[in-house]
Amino acid sequence: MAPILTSNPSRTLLPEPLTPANFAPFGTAICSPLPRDLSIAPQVASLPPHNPAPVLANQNSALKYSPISPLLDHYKDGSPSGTAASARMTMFCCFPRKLRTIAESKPEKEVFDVRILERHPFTNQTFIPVDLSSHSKVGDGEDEPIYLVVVAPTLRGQVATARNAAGERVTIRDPPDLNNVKAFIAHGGQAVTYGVGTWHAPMVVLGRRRVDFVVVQHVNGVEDEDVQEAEFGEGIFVDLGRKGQYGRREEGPPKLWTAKL
Ligand SMILES: NC(=O)N[C@@H](O)C(=O)O
Repeated sequence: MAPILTSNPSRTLLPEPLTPANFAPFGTAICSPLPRDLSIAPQVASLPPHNPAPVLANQNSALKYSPISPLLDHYKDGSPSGTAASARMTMFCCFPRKLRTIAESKPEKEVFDVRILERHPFTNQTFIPVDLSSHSKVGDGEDEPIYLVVVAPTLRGQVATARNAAGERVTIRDPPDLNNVKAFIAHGGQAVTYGVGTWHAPMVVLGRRRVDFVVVQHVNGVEDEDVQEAEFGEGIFVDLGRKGQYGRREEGPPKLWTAKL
């Protein structure tokens, strides 16, 4: 069990759309630089400036932008165990999260309670959604899920007090700045890289169905070097506005299914 911080502020987070500019302090928001309806490879010189600049590839049938997000291994510079890491690609199948209804507000609204943040102190980590349309957006009747990216700055050089599973007092070094947690709404057509050591909530999918993500990071197999977690009490939530906007999760026991092999 993750250590539980002994205190936390109350904060209502209003989510912003995920863009490369507003996410820059926390990592990289990866979006196509080209309009969706561009179907014929244009002259490179006719394109607006972009960093990295595109080059023609694949017999001029593709534009290649590289690198779009770094793949960083900081284990070799500073992991206490000195255990080498390797790049790892993983699939996270993320089911829609349960939301809390605030019945007293008129109209009723829904919120997502943030109760845990985690970080990977020596690697960045990229989540790339699979099978999620870039047309997903917020609104009644939208079937396409979206995902929430929740992050917090790091209080470098500080320590926070927490309790472990045995109720003992422990400290969390470089803890999350819970006064400055931010939430971003991402949709299909976007991937996200959490910067090295960036505190973030475990992936939050909102909508009617599961979203699968290919996740790319480094790991060395030493638990405390691969991931650190901090739980905290009630009080920090993302205000998702009017109830039902993000589609409704199916309630009840999970359906049994049989894999077709
Ligand atoms: N972000 C997320 O959902 N999970 C992780 O970062 C993880 O490594 O478990």
